[in-house]
Amino acid sequence: MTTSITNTTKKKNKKLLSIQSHVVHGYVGNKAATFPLQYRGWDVDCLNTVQFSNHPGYGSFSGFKYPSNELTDILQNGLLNFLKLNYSAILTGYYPSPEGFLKISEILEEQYNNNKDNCDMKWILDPVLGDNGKLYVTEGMVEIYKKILTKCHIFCCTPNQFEMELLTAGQISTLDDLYKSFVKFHELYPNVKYIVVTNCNIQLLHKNSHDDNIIVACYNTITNKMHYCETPLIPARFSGSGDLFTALLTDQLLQNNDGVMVNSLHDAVLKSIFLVDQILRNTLDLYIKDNIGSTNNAQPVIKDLKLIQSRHILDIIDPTSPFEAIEYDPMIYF
Ligand SMILES: Nc1ncnc2c1ncn2[C@@H]1O[C@H](COP(=O)(O)OP(=O)(O)O)[C@@H](O)[C@H]1O
Ligand SMILES: Cc1ncc(COP(=O)(O)O)c(C=O)c1O
Repeated sequence: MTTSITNTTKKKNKKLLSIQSHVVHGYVGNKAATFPLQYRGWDVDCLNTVQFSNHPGYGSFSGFKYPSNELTDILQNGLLNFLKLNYSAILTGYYPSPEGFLKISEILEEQYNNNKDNCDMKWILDPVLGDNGKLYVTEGMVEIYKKILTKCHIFCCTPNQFEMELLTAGQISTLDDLYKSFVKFHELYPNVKYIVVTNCNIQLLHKNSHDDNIIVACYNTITNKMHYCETPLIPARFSGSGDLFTALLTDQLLQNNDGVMVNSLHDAVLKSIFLVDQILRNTLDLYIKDNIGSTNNAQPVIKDLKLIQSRHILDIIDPTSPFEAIEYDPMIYF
């Protein structure tokens, strides 16, 4: 009897705080993360950093940024001091003000240090800075992310190729560059446990790789190993795919919240890639049906993910990914 009570109390709720943007219409930031996580059994608390009518990718939007002092007040006084919430996971994404995000990071790090013994709070940090060589935040944000990654205990960091290049001050053109960027990242930010580069456009010269493939790679700082995976490029551009990927990766890494990881890092990455791939394909199919006769664009820009219409995909709890993770051997490829 005592054992069963102990086991029950030990098993933590899947309770997550997601600090990201909010759009009234569409699915990016918190709107891309919340439904998939809730659907997969997570209790999700959202702290919205901005409220926009729609994703800026539309070309125009209305809305506002929440004042930083209000956001830190909600986190520190409301959620942590008053409600005394013990989150098992924290997800952070788009944040509009560098100073505000620094303050948020200090609160989260303090929470981590105060509860080290009985709290297994895992921080998944998506360093939203830009894409394809273009920053979409102020330049000061790059330095703030570097500071935060140096000081804070991060469970998993998910930059895209451009963000990885900014954070490690180097260019990534080959698989070896990618490996070296992980090694450098680990040297610069030793408190980050796992790193996943979500979308890399590099040529794999060592085999008959398809030009149009996306490379996703991960680095486990416990084993010092990099794995990479090729996924076929779907002929469309999507908004919110990165936010969806990070949310599903969080779920795959922390599904079982007894502090034990169910999947290895590369398995969690493979399963997340598979789910995202299926949701993006479903979104594209529905977009084509909706726009039949009115579009002949070979690579449409799809502004809103069809997340609700993809819930049958979110039902797949333990997917068998058709993709393969290859362990990179720095002695073979150079
Ligand atoms: N056009 C696409 N074809 C196939 N997969 C895609 C495509 N766009 C995004 N993805 C998937 O979404 C994930 C996140 O990619 P992306 O949205 O580019 O990330 P980020 O927002 O971090 O730049 C990728 O790892 C990939 O699995
Ligand atoms: C408000 C907001 N949220 C989220 C994102 C991230 O979107 P994506 O996943 O398409 O890169 C952006 C990027 O432009 C943004 O401006």
